[in-house]
Amino acid sequence: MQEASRHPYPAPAAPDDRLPVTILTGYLGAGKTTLLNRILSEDHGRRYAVIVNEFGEIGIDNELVVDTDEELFEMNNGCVCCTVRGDLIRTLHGLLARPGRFEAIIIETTGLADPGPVAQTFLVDQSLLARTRLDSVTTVVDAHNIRRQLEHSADAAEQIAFADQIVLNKTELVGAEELPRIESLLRGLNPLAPIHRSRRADVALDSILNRGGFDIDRIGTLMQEAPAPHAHDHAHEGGHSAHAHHGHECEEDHDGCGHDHATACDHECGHDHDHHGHEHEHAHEASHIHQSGISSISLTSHRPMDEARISHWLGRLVTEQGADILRAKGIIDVAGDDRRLVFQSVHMLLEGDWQRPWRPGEQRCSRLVFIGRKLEEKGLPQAFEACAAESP
Ligand SMILES: Nc1nc2c(ncn2[C@@H]2O[C@H](COP(=O)(O)OP(=O)(O)OP(=O)(O)O)[C@@H](O)[C@H]2O)c(=O)[nH]1
Repeated sequence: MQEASRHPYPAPAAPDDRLPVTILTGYLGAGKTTLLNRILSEDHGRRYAVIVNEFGEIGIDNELVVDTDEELFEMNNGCVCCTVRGDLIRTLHGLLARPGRFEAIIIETTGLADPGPVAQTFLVDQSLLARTRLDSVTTVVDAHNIRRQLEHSADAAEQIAFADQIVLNKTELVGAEELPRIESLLRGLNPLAPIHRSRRADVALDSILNRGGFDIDRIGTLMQEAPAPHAHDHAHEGGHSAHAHHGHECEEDHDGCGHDHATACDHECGHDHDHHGHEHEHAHEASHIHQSGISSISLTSHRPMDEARISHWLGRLVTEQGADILRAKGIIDVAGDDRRLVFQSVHMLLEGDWQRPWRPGEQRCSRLVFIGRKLEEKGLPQAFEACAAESP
């Protein structure tokens, strides 16, 4: 990707033996410490260094952690969305000065922290990039309180928006019929992150640790594992245009291209109604979320893309709109190339890579997911469609 390479995350030489880093986030009282204790007490044979809350406050081994003040820096490009944590960088260097004491790092952020600057720290600091790799942002959600939290806090929504994994905790406190509605609400903010239901954070640890949420080599697989957007009633268009799906997901298994099953779906929508015209009807649910301003949009196109156009568009989009676009991921079908082009971004940091060829019989299509603010205003479906290669 030409344009994308203006902001690449430097790729390490394989094999990747850098220390995996998990960022544990979630609103006040969601169950982060409960999950952390589970990770630390389970017999998985891995030693973790832990950085908790105000960085340096507590650690598995306190001596490994230096005391610091809260401190945010803008990155060199001067963009206010691209902040990194000076305190975290120093704390990590303190840890890394003692190699061999641990094999992985967990950072538990405060319940009110925006995980963006924490994640970006690992993507831009060259010395950290050489020794650590961001594995995932895991967000713990309090099933009982999340609606209220989303109504009142942009932080709660950002924590979900940034997640690679969502642990939906305290599930015993809400009725069985309410859980799918909450999941639907969460998918409106983040259609890609798998949701793991839990009680006292009793989630299978191998489903959240070492999943490679920021590993470009695994983005394609992770996107296909994620529930794809539902096609609603667009299939009659023959899959020749980019379909936009705002914050509404289908839980059926299919090929990830979200185009060939326009039948009414039977998932929970958060309120009683029939299942025609979902995008309109979901506005009720969305209006709560929109107080935080965050939503997601999924685009699918069955027209092969022109490489130069799509690279240019994505590069420009994150450069100019990166403050609003918290995260984006995509698999692109490029005209005249047998390989899948995969990309991901965090704010303005964009990485793209060619990956395995499309498999025989695999449906070629391009699928992009954007999570952020004011997405509706950005003309994303039209701009995406304009990147299609000319018809042969
Ligand atoms: N009922 C119920 N309570 C839970 C569950 N998980 C955790 N708790 C309780 O919820 C409270 C908050 O849990 P913590 O793990 O401290 O949450 P936290 O996210 O670390 O909280 P802060 O650090 O304050 O943001 C504690 O009293 C836990 O015992 C659960 O699944 N169900």
